[in-house]
Amino acid sequence: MNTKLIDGKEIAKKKRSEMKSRVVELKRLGVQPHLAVILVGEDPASKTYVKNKEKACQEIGILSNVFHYETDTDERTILQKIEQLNSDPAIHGILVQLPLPEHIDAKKIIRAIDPKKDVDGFHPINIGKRILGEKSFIPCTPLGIIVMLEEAGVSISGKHAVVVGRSNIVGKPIGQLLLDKDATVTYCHSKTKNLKEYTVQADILIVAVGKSRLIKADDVKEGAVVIDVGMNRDENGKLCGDVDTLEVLPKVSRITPVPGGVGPMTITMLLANTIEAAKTVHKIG
Ligand SMILES: Nc1nc2c(c(=O)[nH]1)N[C@@H](CN(C=O)c1ccc(C(=O)N[C@@H](CCC(=O)O)C(=O)O)cc1)CN2
Ligand SMILES: [Mg+2]
Repeated sequence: MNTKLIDGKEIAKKKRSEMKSRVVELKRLGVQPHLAVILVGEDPASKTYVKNKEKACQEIGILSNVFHYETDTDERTILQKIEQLNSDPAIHGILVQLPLPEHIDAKKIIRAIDPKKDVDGFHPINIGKRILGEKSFIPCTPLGIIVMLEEAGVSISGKHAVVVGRSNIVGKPIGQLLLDKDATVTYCHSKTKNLKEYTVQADILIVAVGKSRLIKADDVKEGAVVIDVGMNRDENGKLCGDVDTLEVLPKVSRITPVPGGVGPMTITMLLANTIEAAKTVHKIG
């Protein structure tokens, strides 16, 4: 692999191996982390992610249960299941795979999850706590990006980080996390005029917009660190990111590939959050 590429698969492997040992220790203390996953519908990508989550849990010794509901299941049924999982002391983490079918209000569903079991970090209580700098669950993709930057030895303090994208799952939280690490953060989005004017200033450029190869060589600063969160299909059906990696590579100092960059870290951080949930409830430091 090109030395400029930040290998998400390798970092994920290392982190998962560390977590496996932590789970062994927890089991010795009589605690086995346990994740419940709710999947509604037949979206092929969601089914794959859920299967991969189950497999990842199994690999490191976390228990997992998947509750798979038909597409036309009503909201009440899902809310009742969440209530039941909230009150089950054996369950440490609950996640609802997104996106949900249109007739289900995702906001309502996420708010129903006990914030102490919200291992996706999507509940408003966890978002609020994070903004206040209090201990909280951090959404898995942004948390994975921070871990990748640390593992790649990228210093954040004092750097200009430019975040392209403002979703609640990636854009907003990653900007906040970088700010907490003393970066100067600029947010750009679909209404930003002359995007390039901002991206060329970035020491650390995070792109999470869902537009195939939007960022080209002339959009980045020489020596920048580029984190590509995009997962798109190009005109040939090939998986690609929001950054034109081949074009940008000679100019940047480090860059995450797609696939094999940020993606594998998302599920890895879900495992970390589930372990943390179990440790917190059992008061293990
Ligand atoms: N409840 C949640 N729903 C969704 C989340 C989430 O964190 N919580 N994130 C995404 C989907 N997702 C996990 O759920 C996810 C996406 C991508 C990957 C990944 O490993 N991608 C690979 C490529 C996979 C491929 O070949 O298609 C990569 O980038 O290398 C893992 C997890 C939305 N929903
Ligand atoms: Mg251009």
